[in-house]
Amino acid sequence: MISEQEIVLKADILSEALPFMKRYAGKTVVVKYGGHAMGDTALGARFARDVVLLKQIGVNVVVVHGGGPQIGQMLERLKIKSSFIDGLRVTDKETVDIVEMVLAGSINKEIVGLINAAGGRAIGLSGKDGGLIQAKKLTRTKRDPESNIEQVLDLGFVGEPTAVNAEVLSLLTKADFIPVVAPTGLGDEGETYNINADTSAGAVAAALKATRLLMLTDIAGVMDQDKKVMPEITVAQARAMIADGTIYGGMIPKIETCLDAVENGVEAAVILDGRKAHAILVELFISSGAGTLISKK
Ligand SMILES: Nc1ncnc2c1ncn2[C@@H]1O[C@H](COP(=O)(O)OP(=O)(O)O)[C@@H](O)[C@H]1O
Ligand SMILES: CC(=O)N[C@@H](CCC(=O)OP(=O)(O)O)C(=O)O
Repeated sequence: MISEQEIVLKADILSEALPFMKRYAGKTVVVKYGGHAMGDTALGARFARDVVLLKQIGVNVVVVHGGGPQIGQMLERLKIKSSFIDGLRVTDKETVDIVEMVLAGSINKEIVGLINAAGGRAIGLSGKDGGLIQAKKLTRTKRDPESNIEQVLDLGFVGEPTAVNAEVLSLLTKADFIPVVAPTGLGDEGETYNINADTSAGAVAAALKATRLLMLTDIAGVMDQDKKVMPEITVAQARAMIADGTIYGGMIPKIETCLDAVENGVEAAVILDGRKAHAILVELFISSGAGTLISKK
């Protein structure tokens, strides 16, 4: 039996959340569901319920997922060695086949299954379906500190988005489906590109001019020098924190994606811990929010 105290608490939360629910109804929210945020099936089921609730409130929700750790496990099982340059997986032909199998196959279908089991209408797509994410080979260069000569680094089938076919997503959202996108891209010759999931989510959010890009990861938000989570950071602060090393590693491309997204028509991006209970709902519907908000200021 639910106690009177709990009813009062729930009513308080609901009355706080209602204005926010009205604000986001009819708006687009892109959720990047990172491999580290996925956890076990119970966590996945809770994520799925939150996504379905968003849709029921009238939010046009689009999920773009990752799966880096899961790709790593599969490559290990198959005894295929993998390495990273600047946080990007060097992807030869053999590896890109596994990447596509894991991302567009098992992970995509697991998320679609969980959302549908929670009462939603999810449709799984990879960036190749409907030409959703068109891509080209990513070129990276690095200056050799000794010779000062710029070297071209070959990352194989790692791609960068050149265009996003937003119409595919708009059609599905209008028909009340929840698109679930695997971050693989389609090259000019029909080849598959492995695209970082943050980058893909940013490109999708920008193409849809989303109100929010929520980056679900395994850390509470962006931390300052004293390891305190910052509720908000400006574009200038983020650039300074990258320059002085407070933001490093995998957080750099994540922040860069958020900065690009807000420069390209996304109202704000948020980095938050996707393993926390109802992280998405708390961020959108409770005034204190969750994680770190990045907006164009
Ligand atoms: N200033 C910072 N605040 C928070 N995390 C940071 C910061 N700088 C670097 N990081 C690192 O970035 C990681 C998140 O990036 P990453 O592991 O690539 O996420 P994901 O796999 O979810 O895309 C954190 O776990 C943390 O180790
Ligand atoms: C080029 C590149 O590195 N692609 C990533 C794609 C998956 C991803 O980004 O997943 P997370 O968000 O879970 O890290 C990879 O192969 O791991």
